[in-house]
Order: sequence, then C-alpha cells, then structure tokens
Amino acid sequence: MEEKTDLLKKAAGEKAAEYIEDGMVIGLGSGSTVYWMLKKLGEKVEQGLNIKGIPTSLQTEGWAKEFQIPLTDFSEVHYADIAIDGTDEIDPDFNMIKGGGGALVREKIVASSAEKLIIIADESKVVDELGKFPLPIEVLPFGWQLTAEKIAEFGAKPVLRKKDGRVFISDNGNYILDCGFESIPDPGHFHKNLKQLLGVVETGLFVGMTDLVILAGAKGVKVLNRVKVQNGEKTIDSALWDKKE
Ligand SMILES: O=C(CO)[C@H](O)[C@H](O)COP(=O)(O)O
Repeated sequence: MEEKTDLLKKAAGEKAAEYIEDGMVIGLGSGSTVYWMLKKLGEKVEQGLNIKGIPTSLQTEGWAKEFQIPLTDFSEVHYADIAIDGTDEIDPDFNMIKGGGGALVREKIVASSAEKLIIIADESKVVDELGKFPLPIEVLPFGWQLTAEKIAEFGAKPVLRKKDGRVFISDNGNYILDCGFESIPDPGHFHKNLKQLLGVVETGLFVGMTDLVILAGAKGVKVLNRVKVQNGEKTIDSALWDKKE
C-alpha cells in the first residue's frame, strides 16, 4: 500500500517537472511528493536547464543541494515564476490544508510570490470538505498554551506537535499546533478568524491560491486547471474533479 502511494507521488512529482522552463525561478515546496519533482529537476539541470529554486524548508534545501539545483532567495529575486508543492488535503475548490511537514509558513510565502501555484498529490489527498486532517497552525513558543486555549474556542483540541519525543520546532523557530476540527466548511473565513488570534503566526489553510493540480491515481496522472470565467472571477473546472474513478 505504502509502495503504491510512493509510486503515485513519484508520478505526480515527475509530471510537474515538465512545467519548468529555462530561465525560470521555481518555488520548491516541501514533502515526499516534492522530493520526486526535485530529483527529476536535478536531472534536467544536469542536462543544461538553467533555473533557480527557492526552497521552502531546510529539508528541501538539503535535497536541492544533493541534486545540484541552483538556489536563490528573496534577497536576490522578488517572485517565483511557478511554485510546486504538495498538500495534505485538497477540496473541489482547490483549497488546501498544508503543513503536515511543518513548512507551512515558508510554503505560503513562496506560493504567494509565485505567478502560478502547481499542486502535486496522490488521489488520497482529495476530500469533499477540508478538516479531517488536523489543521497545522504555527504559533509563537511564548505563551503557546494561551494561544492553544483561544484556538480551542473554535472547536478543536490543539495538540502540540512532537517529533522523536521532543517538541517539534519549525524552521522559523516556532511551535506547531495540530488542530482537529473535523470539518471546515468555510476555509477562507476560518483562516481569517484564526489568524487574528495573538500568537498565531500562520495557519495551514491555503485558500484561493492553487492554479493547477497534478493528481496521480490508479488510472494515471490527471492535470486539473483552474479556469477563468466572466467578470474576472476564477472558478474550478470541477467537471474534471472525479476522485471516485
Ligand atoms: O505541506 C507540506 C509540508 O509542510 C507538504 O506539502 C504536505 O505535508 C504533503 O506532504 P507529502 O508530499 O509528503 O505527502
């Protein structure tokens, strides 16, 4: 089972590398699906592709260096042409819960800087409604207990993330609270309310940011586009969203 998921992650990651063109600045997301994109990108760089990547985590930075992908940061560039990242949950509106790997703040900053955000995932990440995956919220370590109490008023029981028996520290030196809400019907509104709490650095809700989803499933890899309709309003080509194939 695990192996099958890995193959799907690999398929989605490798497909995303096809969208990278010479001269681009690429936001490099985090996680095991992104790993496969980085590996493929490394091969392309070796063959002469000229790009620069902005890593969203120390882990991604390490992998990028291993694959000899040239790196840059916001002291040198002000935007990325595309950002490619994974997700923990994605709904039919392309809204997401991210941060399972604890990189949500940098991921969101890099994704916001990008002209186009490409999400790569295996089909297990598709949900009808966000919330089953506990929402990661990055908080300041100081007074995190008070911040957790405030978050709990929104209906979750926040759990301080630990790794190997120790409190998990994000690349930004903060804590992560994993907050099981079960159901998040209005992610945009919910994010805004949580973000106003003192001590909250950022939430793992990514709303209205995704442009393209590369989804790997039993029947192959599908590319789902966000399409434009009248009045400049963006909507989803939901006809393509058929997770129950
Ligand atoms: O948000 C993330 C890290 O903060 C990852 O993109 C998310 O956890 C998906 O990871 P994976 O590709 O390993 O399933």
